[in-house]
Amino acid sequence: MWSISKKELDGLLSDESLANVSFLVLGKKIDLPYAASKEELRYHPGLTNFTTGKGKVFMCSIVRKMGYSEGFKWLSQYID
Ligand SMILES: Nc1nc2c(ncn2[C@@H]2O[C@H](COP(=O)(O)OP(=O)(O)OP(=O)(O)O)[C@@H](O)[C@H]2O)c(=O)[nH]1
Repeated sequence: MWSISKKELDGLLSDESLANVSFLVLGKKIDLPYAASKEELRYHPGLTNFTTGKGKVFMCSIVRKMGYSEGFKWLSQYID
């Protein structure tokens, strides 16, 4: 499952037509004990260029209604 999303994301990140686009990555289901941690997501190969400000990782839980609004607020600054 992780490899599928990583492959999709790698494709987007290496797409030259999206070079100036910001990416919001939502780390889902953090209310569950087996959810990936922010460190796992952030330091995974492929997300390393997120340190340049191209993208940001936000952890969220739909069940607890947390995390995603901060992510979408961050992303909204790039929408004009
Ligand atoms: N506990 C928990 N369940 C969630 C959360 N977000 C979604 N779900 C549940 O996970 C199931 C799959 O939901 P989605 O995230 O829409 O589906 P998906 O991305 O295709 O599949 P996943 O691989 O399960 O993420 C549904 O039953 C949701 O209710 C969350 O933050 N916490």
